[in-house]
Amino acid sequence: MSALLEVDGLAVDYGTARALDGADLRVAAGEAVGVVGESGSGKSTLGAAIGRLLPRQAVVSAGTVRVAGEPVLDLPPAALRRLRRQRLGFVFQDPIASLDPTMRVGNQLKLVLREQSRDGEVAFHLGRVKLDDPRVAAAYPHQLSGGMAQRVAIALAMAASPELLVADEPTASLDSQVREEVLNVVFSLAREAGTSIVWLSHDLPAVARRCDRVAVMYAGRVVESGPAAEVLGNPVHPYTAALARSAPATATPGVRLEPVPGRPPVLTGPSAGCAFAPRCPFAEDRCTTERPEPVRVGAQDVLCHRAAELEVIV
Ligand SMILES: Nc1ncnc2c1ncn2[C@@H]1O[C@H](COP(=O)(O)OP(=O)(O)OP(=O)(O)O)[C@@H](O)[C@H]1O
Repeated sequence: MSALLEVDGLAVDYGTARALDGADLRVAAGEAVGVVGESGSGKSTLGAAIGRLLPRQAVVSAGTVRVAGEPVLDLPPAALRRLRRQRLGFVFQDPIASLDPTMRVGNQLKLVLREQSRDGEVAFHLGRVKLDDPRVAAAYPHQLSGGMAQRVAIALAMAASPELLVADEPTASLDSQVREEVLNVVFSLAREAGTSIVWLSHDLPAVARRCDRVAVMYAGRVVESGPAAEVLGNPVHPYTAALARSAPATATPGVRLEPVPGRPPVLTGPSAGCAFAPRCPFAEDRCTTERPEPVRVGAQDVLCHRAAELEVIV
């Protein structure tokens, strides 16, 4: 059976800056996949590309995105609108910005719900995200707290029971207690509805607790992916190993990852070899000249020339 989401060899440039350099991602129906990586590794660009929501200046220079087999990047406008409406939901970091400031919450929900837009339906969908106070439906977004606004954004994204929810750091601006509540709401709603999740995050401990699988991004590529427990507990790629060491389950949730000495590269075109090579303690000559292709090691797909040896060393 083919995956619900298939991203293959996706390359995206913003002018001279290369944000994605051949990213691959697979998400099966009903699965929650955490996409983790440092700032600038390309997570938001990957998330936006899934719904063809890239900014105007972004150029897709290679690769494909398929949702339920449909080629997202090549669909005509009407088919793209239908795909987004029927299959996809999005939540972003800034909930207030993702809501219409001029419309009451209840009316925004009615727009999404269309035919079934009775007040009872609105209350039902707000109740599902634990917003039971009837005043919420009558409120404007700026009258809500950050946590309440994010729940409204989640209610809007989940109202049409999407097959895939793309969540780009939706809890990053929330304090830790509210963050846990919002995480509980998203993951339990998705489980009930059978919705797959792509969770883009800096927060490795939270991803480890919630997601079935993890994809680790570095310089615009997914350098390791597989079952969450394997990738984080038994990493193969040296970058994943450094991340897992720096953000064990005991780390403070929400702490930004600063895992390895040095800085990630700013790419201006395809990386000639492995982009991690300058920071990698295991790099050898070919790592700087040959692009690694995915190899299967245990349950993981890994982009590393030395993956087979490092399984033992790391
Ligand atoms: N609109 C844009 N214009 C120009 N460059 C951009 C734009 N958006 C992203 N970039 C660049 O593309 C690269 C990938 O950025 P992206 O936001 O996808 O990464 P990220 O992993 O989501 O980072 P963060 O966690 O900080 O949001 C970075 O080098 C970034 O500077």
